[in-house]
Amino acid sequence: MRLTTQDVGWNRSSKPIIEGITLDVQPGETLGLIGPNGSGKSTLLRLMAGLLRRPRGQVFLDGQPTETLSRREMAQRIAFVEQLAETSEALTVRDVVELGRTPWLSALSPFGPQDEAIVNEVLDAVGMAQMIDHSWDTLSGGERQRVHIARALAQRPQLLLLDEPTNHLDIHYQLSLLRLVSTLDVTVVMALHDLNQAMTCDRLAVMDNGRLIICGAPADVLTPERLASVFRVRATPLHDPTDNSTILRFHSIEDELI
Ligand SMILES: Nc1ncnc2c1ncn2[C@@H]1O[C@H](COP(=O)(O)OP(=O)(O)OP(=O)(O)O)[C@@H](O)[C@H]1O
Repeated sequence: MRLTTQDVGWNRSSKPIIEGITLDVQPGETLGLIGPNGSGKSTLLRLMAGLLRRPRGQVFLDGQPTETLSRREMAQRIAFVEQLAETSEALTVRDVVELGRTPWLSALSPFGPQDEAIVNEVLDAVGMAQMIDHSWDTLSGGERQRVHIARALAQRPQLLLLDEPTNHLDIHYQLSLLRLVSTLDVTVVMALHDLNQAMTCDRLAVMDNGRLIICGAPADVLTPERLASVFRVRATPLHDPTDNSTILRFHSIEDELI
């Protein structure tokens, strides 16, 4: 699914929080949204998901303005895993993931074996199949995050929006989530703070102070000048011969001034 935003903006008490965001995300592309704290990444994701009313601009899914889609039609297309997503504590892991099937159910099409198979498959994909009957309030932060991701995958979306999806995950599950996302045949937009993880995205969009600064290939975006001006760090590129990749080791600019 192609996602397009055209001059999207959002204010709070007449103060612009994000402004003039125009982006074109191609079908199947993984776009990383990066930027300092408070730069507007979560706000932009919430606008894309239709959770905030837009005072300015438009969002299109495959060329169709999102305001012409019902909530159910939006939920059949877009799944969103928010930062600090909350869920009622009286639910089990299975209940939470089954909620992901809601947009596809109706009186004529109740929860059935195909939905059950999807729920089992996504729980397996995030390594939570063994905990299906555990109560939500007994789960660790990382387990909750994996269940939220499973719930989003159970929606069978064409566009997956993830706000810092590796938060709370141990290193094994961080890598496994990023690998899972890269194998999905869906369009993905995800906010990330780890710039080395962000480098695995097809393209990166950099937010700073509510504005989109640049969108392009990771190597073109993460230049030494931009790392200094937007992220206030310097980076040393290091070569990993195991897969011929480059990783960045970061240094605080303040340290260098001492
Ligand atoms: N409902 C709101 N009311 C007032 N200010 C808000 C609201 N939502 C967001 N903001 C402000 O808008 C700015 C952007 O917030 P946002 O959460 O989008 O940033 P972010 O890039 O996702 O940050 P982080 O990396 O810290 O998660 C912040 O300064 C935040 O305080």
